[in-house]
Amino acid sequence: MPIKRRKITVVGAGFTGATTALMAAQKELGDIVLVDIPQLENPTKGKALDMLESTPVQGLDVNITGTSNYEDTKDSDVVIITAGIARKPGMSRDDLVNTNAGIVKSVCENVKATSPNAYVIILSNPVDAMTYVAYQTLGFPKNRVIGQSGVLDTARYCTFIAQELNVSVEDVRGFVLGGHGDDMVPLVRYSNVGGIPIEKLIPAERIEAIVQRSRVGGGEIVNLLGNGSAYYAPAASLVQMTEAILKDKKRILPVIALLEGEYGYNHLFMGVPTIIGGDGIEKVIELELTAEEKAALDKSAESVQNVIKVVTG
Ligand SMILES: NC(=O)c1ccc[n+]([C@@H]2O[C@H](COP(=O)([O-])OP(=O)(O)OC[C@H]3O[C@@H](n4cnc5c(N)ncnc54)[C@H](O)[C@@H]3O)[C@@H](O)[C@H]2O)c1
Ligand SMILES: O=C(O)C[C@H](O)C(=O)O
Repeated sequence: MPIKRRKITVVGAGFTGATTALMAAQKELGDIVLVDIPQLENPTKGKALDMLESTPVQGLDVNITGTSNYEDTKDSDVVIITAGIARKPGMSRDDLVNTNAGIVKSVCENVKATSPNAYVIILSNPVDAMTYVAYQTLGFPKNRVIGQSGVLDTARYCTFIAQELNVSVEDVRGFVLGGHGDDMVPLVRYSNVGGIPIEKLIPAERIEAIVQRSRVGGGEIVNLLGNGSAYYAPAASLVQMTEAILKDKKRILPVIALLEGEYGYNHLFMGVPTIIGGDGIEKVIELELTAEEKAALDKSAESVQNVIKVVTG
């Protein structure tokens, strides 16, 4: 059998979906199918064709197509779901729950029918609850249903640490646990720059300011943009997760996973450090937490649980 290119479907051809498609193509991760609603079929085809016409200039051997027909997405290896409405200034991500739950459910019914073996990455907000909706609708094993929040939240946190110290972003390591809300938990104790704990390099009150800015990092962009939310860093995060799966990289990345006892939570989707490789979420890594860290995580888990209750009734 000839070896075929991988197939990546991106559902939702808006700001994040289109940017994700282009960034994935730029890494030649596979052929890309961009999907949006039938009313937007022509603009979706137009965006895909415009991206495709950039490939000779960039030297990229990938195909990029736009559609509203899920038959065109058949047998995708990875499906990325960005469909849904985004918040505006003054809104919380949780305000999107009812509209986006309906959208994610209908998208997942189509994905289940056409790409039953896909690894599915969910971005639509409120993303912890939307990952739960996707898991319920798809009926796929838990390792194949993965929510995106921690890669982005960690990227923001690391950006601010690098800025603070005026050092390369490449040397900053850290991660953010918990739900994708304002009570997410950046883990200071496990953060370092070139192996040096940040607590040795940055005064405590500046670390606290960085933690706080990271927690509300999504809102900072929403307020600056005025009519939508972040999409460059979210798209880069989705592409890093997709690459980890398609290249079986076994990256340690914080993603939204189904917890069944880990960290003391059950039947809860929330951000935790994991190993991501060719079989999706291959392992949830459990870290020892201090009482203070666990209390912060409990608070975040409670917020996620409250949103999940809205969709479970
Ligand atoms: N989890 C995260 O870290 C994170 C980061 C960024 C954005 N988001 C969320 O991702 C979602 C998309 O954000 P955006 O900025 O790309 O929004 P956007 O409005 O630019 O794009 C959303 C697209 O989804 C499409 N869509 C709606 N219903 C659909 C359906 N049933 N099938 C296919 N497509 C459908 C819309 O037509 C639109 O083109 C929002 O809910 C936003 O809050 C989450
Ligand atoms: O903040 C938002 O509404 C979008 C996204 O969740 C983000 O963190 O940028």
